[in-house]
Amino acid sequence: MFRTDLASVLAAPARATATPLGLAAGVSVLRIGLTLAQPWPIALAVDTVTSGAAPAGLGDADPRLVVAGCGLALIVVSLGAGLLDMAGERLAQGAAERSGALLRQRMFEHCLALSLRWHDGQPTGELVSRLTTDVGRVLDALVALCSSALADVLLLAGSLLLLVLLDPGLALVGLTVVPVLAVLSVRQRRRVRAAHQRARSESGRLTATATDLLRNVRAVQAFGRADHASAAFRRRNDAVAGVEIGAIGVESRWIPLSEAVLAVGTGLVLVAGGWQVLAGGLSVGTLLVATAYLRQLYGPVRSLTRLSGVLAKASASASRIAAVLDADVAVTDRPGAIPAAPIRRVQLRDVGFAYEPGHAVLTAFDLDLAAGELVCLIGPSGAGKSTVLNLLLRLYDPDAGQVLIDGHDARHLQQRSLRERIAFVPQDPWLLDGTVAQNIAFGSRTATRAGVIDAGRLAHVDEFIGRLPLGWDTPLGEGGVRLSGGQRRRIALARAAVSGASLLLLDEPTAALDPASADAVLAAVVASRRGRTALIVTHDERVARIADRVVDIRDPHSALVPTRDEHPTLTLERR
Ligand SMILES: Nc1ncnc2c1ncn2[C@@H]1O[C@H](COP(=O)(O)OP(=O)(O)OP(=O)(O)O)[C@@H](O)[C@H]1O
Repeated sequence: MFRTDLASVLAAPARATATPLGLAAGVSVLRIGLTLAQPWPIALAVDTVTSGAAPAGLGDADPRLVVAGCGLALIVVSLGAGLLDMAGERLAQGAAERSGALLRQRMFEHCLALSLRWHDGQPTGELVSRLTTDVGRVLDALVALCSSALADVLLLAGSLLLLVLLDPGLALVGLTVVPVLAVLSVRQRRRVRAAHQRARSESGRLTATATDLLRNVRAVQAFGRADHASAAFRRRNDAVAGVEIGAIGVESRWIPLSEAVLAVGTGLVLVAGGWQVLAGGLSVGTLLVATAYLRQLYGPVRSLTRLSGVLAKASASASRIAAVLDADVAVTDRPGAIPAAPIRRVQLRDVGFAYEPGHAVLTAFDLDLAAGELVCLIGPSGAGKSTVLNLLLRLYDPDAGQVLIDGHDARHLQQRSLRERIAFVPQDPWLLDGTVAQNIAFGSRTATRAGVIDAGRLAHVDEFIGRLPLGWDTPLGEGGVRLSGGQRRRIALARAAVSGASLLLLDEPTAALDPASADAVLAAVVASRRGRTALIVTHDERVARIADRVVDIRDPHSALVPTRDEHPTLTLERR
């Protein structure tokens, strides 16, 4: 299951970077050739020195020259192996980074497409942790697989072959410990994977807590609850440290255990080989080469068991990534969905909706907006007014009934085109960490600088723009922290004004504004409406006064018409 996750998570990015990954693997193969040749100059030199003459194949060459040649060959072979090692590592790391970028991009785009129902149950920090740390762990596995796994397997096979050719008896003695190591390694991998799954979950919770507390640092400071926040963070932090230390313990136990098993193998070969040398059946040089190959054999065995630990960690992370990528709750276009035309009439027919099963927010709800009509939706707090806007934006689909846009079920319209036809001003204006102009331009893909400034004037942004240090180009900070609530709202209104959308949805446009600013904003709403169909959610009587019709969410069939007399108090009459 977990190995499947790792393979499926890595498949697409690895395919996209197949060329450099393949090159890295090729370079590793060349390196292995040189590594396997490394013991021979030593053996030749030792046999030349101990016999006092050049080996048979070299005739009566000067033994000193033979030893010098062996030294030079050792330098060249080692240097070549080192350079190839470096090249292979760079190729593999570079390809892994590119694969990681692709994987992060894919995950991020998938997150953007997932329905708000899914996001509602997903702490942002947890997602960020999956996008960063978990992707990093998977990349470690990719690097390890490309730069060392193939090389290790080849080195293992090459050393084994040469060892068998050199002395089958010694090879057999040395290999007796390998099955023991294999059994221990499988058990170890299971433990590492379980320990790292616990560690990653705990770490994701820590990131979620930190994100939540830092995002709300104003509330923490304003209520003097730094100690509470610090304690909440400490609990998570201590939990992460605890499980990470546990995971390190699980991993570290492996080192002495595997070394002890390998030492038994080397000791056995030394004893068996030493006895053969003493009996005159083996040269010292051959024993040296045999022990060198045995070390080379154990090197990849060690590194492959380490790789199995890296893969175990990566598969714990891959299952967390796969949980995001496999989430199939995106609000997607249906097959045959058509583009939305400019919106005129909007209806909610018999709509039922609940964010959580069993807690209905809307039941058999009807609403009808005629073309060009401005309707105000009123009702008590928590009655579901903003939810109606969410359904019109198709941020959620209704559980029952239909949202009809000019007679078409919204589910049969292409999502992107539908949202481009709607200008939405939310209760919390959702400003991005950009300039004033960039935030207004966010309302339209085709906004020009002049269009942005016109929209800003319409929404009375120009009244305070002169006080900002860089005017329209003043950066607003994350969430628009450098502006007042009323200023943020006016920028959000300008965003709606710059949009060419044909349906205007406004959620509490005058909340947090003083009466004069509220009147200015209402004038902006009326001006920016330009015959567009509009739905405004409000508790504010002044807003209701600019409406053609007022609908109480508790009794949507009762059409209330605001009186437009000179009285300061709004009265609503049944039509
Ligand atoms: N994402 C969500 N997940 C679960 N419940 C939600 C979610 N959003 C809103 N609700 C619940 O749905 C109900 C309706 O919320 P909604 O925001 O539509 O009310 P509202 O009429 O706009 O309220 P207000 O006037 O206070 O803005 C509330 O009980 C609220 O707690």
